[in-house]
Amino acid sequence: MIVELDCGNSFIKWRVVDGAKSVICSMGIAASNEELISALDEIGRTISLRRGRLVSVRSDEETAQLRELLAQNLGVEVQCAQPARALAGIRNGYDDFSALGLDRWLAMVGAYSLARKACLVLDLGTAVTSDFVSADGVHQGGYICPGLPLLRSQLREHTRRIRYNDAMVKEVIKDMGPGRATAEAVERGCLLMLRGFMDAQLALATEYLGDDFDVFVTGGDAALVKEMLSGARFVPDLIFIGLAIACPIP
Ligand SMILES: Nc1ncnc2c1ncn2[C@@H]1O[C@H](COP(=O)(O)OP(=O)(O)O)[C@@H](O)[C@H]1O
Ligand SMILES: CC(C)(COP(=O)(O)O)[C@@H](O)C(=O)NCCC(=O)O
Ligand SMILES: [K+]
Repeated sequence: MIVELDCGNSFIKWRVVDGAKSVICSMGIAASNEELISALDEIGRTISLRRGRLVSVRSDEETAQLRELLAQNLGVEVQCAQPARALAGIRNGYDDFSALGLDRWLAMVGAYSLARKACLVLDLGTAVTSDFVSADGVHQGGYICPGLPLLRSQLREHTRRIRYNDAMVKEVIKDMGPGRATAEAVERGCLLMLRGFMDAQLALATEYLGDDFDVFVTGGDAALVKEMLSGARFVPDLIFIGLAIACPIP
């Protein structure tokens, strides 16, 4: 079995897959290294875990520490995705290819492998990113803006009276009318910003990619824009698809 890890800035998304059959045996989201090790340790009691692949946007030190923990506690050797100028028919569009977030790169690799045509790739996590890939696989670049967790935390951090219970978040965005309480005003306001950003990306995609492109959406907050992006492909495991291409395990 292969352990797959996508280490974002807030959460580690993990899966255990049967490499030969491409079947997902188990999956989850961990808020810390300890939580991850404990979840995998539980699985390791019944299933043999030996190898793995990992993509991280965390510091090199944090990533090395996690690798070490996996090797010491579970005996799992993980291979880390590395920056590349080109992979699987896609060309990295950054002037310095190593500066492009590896999660963005692998999401693009995953999207282009599925579409084989121009794509707009949107990832809604701690940050929100968009990336534009032309029909011939050339990355045109992209945009980065704060995601919902950052938008709301910035408001709380820099104001005195924006305070509310996190448990209310899901409930208050069922309606998007003008807020009549702080939680409603903030959560709906931030979500509208995010949706406005999505609209802008669609317009830019038409400008840079022409009329025929696929839209891929991934990340923990993807569901929040599902209604407005009717033709888009919602692929929660897009980064894992790219990761398997970047780190093949024989
Ligand atoms: N089961 C879940 N556990 C944690 N966060 C989740 C879950 N489902 C959705 N989310 C949302 O996902 C967002 C984080 O997205 P994610 O793609 O994991 O970020 P990152 O890759 O930056 O760590 C949070 O804003 C959170 O509200
Ligand atoms: C933009 C990101 C912070 C997104 O991270 P995430 O929201 O997935 O945690 C990450 O891709 C990153 O650190 N990128 C490096 C900067 C760049 O891509 O230009
Ligand atoms: K992201």
